[in-house]
Amino acid sequence: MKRVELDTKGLKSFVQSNELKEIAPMVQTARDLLVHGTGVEAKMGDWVNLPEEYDPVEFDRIKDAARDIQENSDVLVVIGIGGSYLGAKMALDFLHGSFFNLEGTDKHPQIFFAGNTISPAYTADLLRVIGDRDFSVNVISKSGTTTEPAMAFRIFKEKLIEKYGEEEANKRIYVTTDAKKGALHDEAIDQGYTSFVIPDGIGGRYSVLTPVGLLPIAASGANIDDLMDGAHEAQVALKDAPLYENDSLLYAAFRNILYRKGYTNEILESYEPHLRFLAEWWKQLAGETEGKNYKGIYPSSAIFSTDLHSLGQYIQEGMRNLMETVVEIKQPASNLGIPANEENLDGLKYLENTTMDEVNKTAREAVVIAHTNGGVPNMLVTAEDNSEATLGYLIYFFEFAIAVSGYLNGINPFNQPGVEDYKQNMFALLGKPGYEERRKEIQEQDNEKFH
Ligand SMILES: O=P(O)(O)OC[C@H]1O[C@H](O)[C@H](O)[C@@H](O)[C@@H]1O
Repeated sequence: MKRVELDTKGLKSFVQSNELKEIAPMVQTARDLLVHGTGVEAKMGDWVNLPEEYDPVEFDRIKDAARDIQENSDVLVVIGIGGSYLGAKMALDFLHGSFFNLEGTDKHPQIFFAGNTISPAYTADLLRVIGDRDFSVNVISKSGTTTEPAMAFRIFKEKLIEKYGEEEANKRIYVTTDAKKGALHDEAIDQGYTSFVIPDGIGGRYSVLTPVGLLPIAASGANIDDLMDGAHEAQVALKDAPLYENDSLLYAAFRNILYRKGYTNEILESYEPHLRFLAEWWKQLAGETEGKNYKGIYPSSAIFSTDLHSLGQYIQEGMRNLMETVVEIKQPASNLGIPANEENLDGLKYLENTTMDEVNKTAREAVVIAHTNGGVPNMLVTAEDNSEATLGYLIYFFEFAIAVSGYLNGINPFNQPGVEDYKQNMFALLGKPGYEERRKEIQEQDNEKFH
C-alpha cells in the first residue's frame, strides 16, 4: 500500500473508460510540461524537486531555531496569510489533532496564527491569550509587503519590545521571506533577525515544505526529516510514473473529466475535524491555481459527519454540479470503543462491539452510496496515517495533481493576478500615497446611481 491511494469506485456511473483514455494523452502532456519545466512560468515549479534539492544547511538551521523557540517560549506566534499561513496551520492540525494548544507540555510552545486577518477582535483576543508569557514571532511573507501580516507584525513586535527591550525582542523574531528583496528582507538585515528563505522558484501556495511550513512544524515538536522523506517518497512515486500507475495524475484526470461534464464544484471532505485545514490549504492551492480565464473547478470543503447535518440536504438534492473528494486516514491516531449499557435506552446496543472509527468509516461508505445515487460523483483519497511522512506524501500528491490540472486547462498554474484588484482598491480607499487616481475613479463609480 502506498501512503496515499486514490479509490474511484464512486465514479463508476459518472465516467466511462473511454473518457479516461481520451484525456490520458493530455494529462501526460500537462505532466511533462511541469516535470520538464517547459510549461508557462516553469520557473515557479521548483517545488517538484524540492524533496531532494532542499538546502540541508538551512534545514538544520530551522531545527536549531525550533529548539531555541521550544526552550525560551511558551507561545510562538506565526504571522502570515494565504500560502504563508495555511500550510503550517494545516500541518499542525493534521499531525497533532484538534487540541494541540490545550495539551500544555514543556516540550513545545502553544502555536497561534496572526496576520491572516484584519480583525482587531481576533488580534486583541490573541494578545490577551498570550498575556505576559514568554513568546517568539515567526513572520512569514514571500513578498514582504502583504498588508495583513505587516500590520500584525507591527503589533506583535511592539509587544515583544515592551516585554523584552529591543535587543532581546530582535532575538525572538524569526523572518521567512524572499532571499534578496522586500520590506521584510530589508528589516531582517537591519535588525539582525534570524531569517529563512522562501525560494524564488516556489510560490506561496506551493511553499509548505519550505521554511514557510518547516519552522512552525519543527517548533511544534514534529519531525521535519520524516516530513521531507514522505514528500520524497511521493516525488519518486508520482513525478514520472505513467497515468494508470499514478494516483495523483488519475485524480487530476478524473476531476477534469467531471469538470468538463458540468461538475464544476469540488468539495474536499474529511470525517476527521483535524483535517479541516487540510481543505483550507487545498482550497487556496486549487482555487488560486485553477481559477483563471473565467474557468476552473470551484473548491469548497466540508467536515462530515458534522456537515451532513447542515450541507447534506444540498449535496443530496441541490444542483447537480458537485463532485466530492473524501480524504480518509486509514489508521487514525486514536480510536474508542462504544461503552456497553444494559438499559440500552439509546438503542445503541448494536454498536457496542464496534469502534468509533468503524462507525465513522461505515458512515463514509453510506454517504458515498447515497450521494452517488443522488448524482454526485465521489473520489476517495486514503492516507495511511497522520504521520509526518504520510503528510509529506499527501502534500506532494495534491500539489502535483493541481499543478497538472492547471496546465491541462491551458492556464498558468503559478500566478495569481486576480488577487491584485481588491488590494489596489483597498490602498486607494485607505489613502495610500500613489493611489489618488484610483480613489477618484472609485468615488466617481460611487456617484453613479440606478435611475
Ligand atoms: O507570502 P506573501 O507574499 O505575504 O503572500 C501571501 C498571499 O497573498 C497573496 O495575495 C496571494 O493571494 C497568495 O498567493 C499569497 O500566498
